[in-house]
Amino acid sequence: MAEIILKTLAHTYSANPQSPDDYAIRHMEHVWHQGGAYALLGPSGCGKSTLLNIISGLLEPSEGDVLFDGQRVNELPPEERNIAQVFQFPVIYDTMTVFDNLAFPLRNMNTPEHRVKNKVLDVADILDLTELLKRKAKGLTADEKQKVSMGRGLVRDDVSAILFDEPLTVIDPQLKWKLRRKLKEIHQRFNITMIYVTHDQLEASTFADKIAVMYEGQMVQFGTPQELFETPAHTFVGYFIGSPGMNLFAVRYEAGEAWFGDIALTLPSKVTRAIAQASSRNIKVGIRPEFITVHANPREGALVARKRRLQDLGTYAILTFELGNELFKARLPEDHAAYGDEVYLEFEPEHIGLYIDEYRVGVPCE
Ligand SMILES: Nc1ncnc2c1ncn2[C@@H]1O[C@H](COP(=O)(O)OP(=O)(O)OP(=O)(O)O)[C@@H](O)[C@H]1O
Repeated sequence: MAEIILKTLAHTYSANPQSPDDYAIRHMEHVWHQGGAYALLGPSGCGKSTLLNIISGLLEPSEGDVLFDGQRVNELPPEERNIAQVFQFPVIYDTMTVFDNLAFPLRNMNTPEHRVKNKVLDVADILDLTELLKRKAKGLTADEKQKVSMGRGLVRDDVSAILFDEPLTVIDPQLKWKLRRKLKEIHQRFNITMIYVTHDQLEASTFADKIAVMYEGQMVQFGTPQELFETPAHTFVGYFIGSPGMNLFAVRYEAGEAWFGDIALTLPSKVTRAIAQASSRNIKVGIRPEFITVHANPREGALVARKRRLQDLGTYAILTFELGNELFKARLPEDHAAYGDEVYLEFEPEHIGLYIDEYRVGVPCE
């Protein structure tokens, strides 16, 4: 069993760090609960692999602590942590058979051979590898090799967490969904904490119950896929999750209104009030493309924008519009109206988010 706690964690690869930019992991506090299916999602270079390597013990953090079930493990090597790690590229022994590859971690621990056999057969069955047990690993396809790699993590009874570092990168697209489903099955069957690193939001939301979004070495939100979509806690989450991402308008308060450039935005009065009271000048209003209603004809209170592009995508359409020399998007139903050069926009008030210094702030009710 393992509850993994990260306490005031930070990591730098620099011998002489001068600024937050020198840190691959900037201050992080987090709890991975026992038995959870988690994804660690973020763009290239945000620190995902660094964090995973700190958890598995391949890296010792520069600052802070890693606790497994309350015990500090900072200096414990990977083999003493009861954690398995599956990498982008399968780590297996090509000259051994599939059976011997799967048996390897158990034989390493001097497990009696009858138990090795039972466990290997069991895991091979789960991963659909039974037919391949006598084959040399060398001749396997990439997805078969990756399954063997996963199986080596699963055979050990003492493994309490499996860390996956973009494990489907080398897998053909049509096989990816199969392996993802397999992982879900494995998670349901064994009570194992799984942390799955990816930069693909679809992969994250199909695998995980909860997703940790990383950005510039920080965990900017930890929540269900629905929470990340409906209430992004940081502008980056708004932009990164969803297709297309959230529209963000840099605004300021003047003469009783919220202005985006020289355009007065029609916002709920509580949002305008919160903008007026903000102490920072970095204020943004966010609205997802799904929550903008687009009219073909003028109507009171609607924003006037220029239509730039309309893409029909089968069951929905994406309208790109221009407002204050910037481009934004709205998602339209299949049976949308025909539009002229100008469109008239309304934002669904309950889906408007307010971001100060890039973080979402709650807007007090009226
Ligand atoms: N061994 C290293 N030495 C120096 N800097 C490193 C090292 N490994 C990673 N970094 C830097 O640390 C930061 C985080 O890298 P990391 O590999 O953890 O990100 P990532 O989110 O896993 O990216 P990717 O998805 O591309 O693997 C990056 O700026 C990277 O250049």
